[in-house]
Amino acid sequence: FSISVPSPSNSFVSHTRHSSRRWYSAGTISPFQFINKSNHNHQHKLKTYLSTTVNLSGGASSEERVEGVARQPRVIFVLGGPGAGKGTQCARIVEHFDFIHLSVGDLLRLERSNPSSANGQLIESYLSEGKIVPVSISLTLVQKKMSTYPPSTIFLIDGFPRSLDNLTGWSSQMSDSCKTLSVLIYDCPLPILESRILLRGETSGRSDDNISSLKKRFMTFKSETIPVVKMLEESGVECVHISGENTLEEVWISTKNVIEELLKAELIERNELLNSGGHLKEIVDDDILESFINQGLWKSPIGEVEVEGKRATIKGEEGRRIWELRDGEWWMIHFSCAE
Ligand SMILES: Nc1ncnc2c1ncn2[C@@H]1O[C@H](COP(=O)(O)OP(=O)(O)O)[C@@H](O)[C@H]1O
Ligand SMILES: O=c1ccn([C@@H]2O[C@H](COP(=O)(O)OP(=O)(O)O)[C@@H](O)[C@H]2O)c(=O)[nH]1
Repeated sequence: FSISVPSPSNSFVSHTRHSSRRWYSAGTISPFQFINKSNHNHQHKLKTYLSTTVNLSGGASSEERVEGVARQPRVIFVLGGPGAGKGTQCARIVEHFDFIHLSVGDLLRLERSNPSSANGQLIESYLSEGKIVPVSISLTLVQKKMSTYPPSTIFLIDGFPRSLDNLTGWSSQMSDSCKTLSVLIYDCPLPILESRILLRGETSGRSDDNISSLKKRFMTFKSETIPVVKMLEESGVECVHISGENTLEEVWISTKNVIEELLKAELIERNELLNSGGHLKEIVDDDILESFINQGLWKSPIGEVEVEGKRATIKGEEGRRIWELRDGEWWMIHFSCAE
């Protein structure tokens, strides 16, 4: 099988290409400063311009590299044993970042409870036996759900791929049309998983949150999901292990840091495409922007990237760009020259 492997420039752990850059952790974004010393006469017009929004991926542009990246769904797979905290952390992620959470287990449970589904009984038998439902069923549900969102969405796909069948199914049907950003794996010792699931079972109403189904789910996790994680790692997909055994808040801090690094890599890629293609110039026919471009301000190397939720700032030696994540898409909303 083959898997869509992010290129080094997308890979947030691979620092080789960006080794000369300085990385900063998330911080508060200070108020915008629209001061351009070399362009005082343009200042008023510049301010007016800056209050508008530039959609970098829109416009009748011939720059397909930018367009292609912008319009492709991106996925982050989320794995871990039953009770590792996948669903809990995904819920936190979507509170802070503009992603869509798709729990494949939830999609299967919903399908099972649909009286008109031909697969309801089959799904129930797989769930209570702790086995993995054939990918033809689970992937159809995932595809159907994904198609209801804009093509540029970033999806958190929770609980998938958890078997070789899942992985080959995804790889053959989805890897050309989706970009895999990363795989998050929540590691947690079995005794902790067991106590969490039994506690969850008191209120979840799930037919598999009991000790007998749980033992089978653990077996499946060891024999099918862990080998899939190894395959993903060996194939070069960015896999990030996060310790899931700490408190919810501690796990969230690690998760947030990982997501922020991922988003930084996304932003750097956008800026690199922008710089290399002169894309902005094509989209916004504006003399001030043109003078910025002619001065080479857009080509300054990226010195700092700060991400805070849906907002991010990229600072170079000569300027700053403020980006916003909307519907999974980065929009550059402001720019300024360095003072
Ligand atoms: N870090 C944590 N510490 C303690 N309990 C947790 C933690 N993360 C999740 N839980 C609880 O453990 C149970 C399983 O978490 P959940 O996110 O549903 O796991 P998963 O989706 O991986 O099966 C839930 O009842 C949840 O509230
Ligand atoms: O891609 C998937 C995801 C889930 N499941 C089934 O759904 C169950 C519950 O998965 P979920 O991710 O909801 O919960 P977890 O067991 O990780 O807590 C699993 O044991 C499997 O039987 C499946 O077959 N394929």
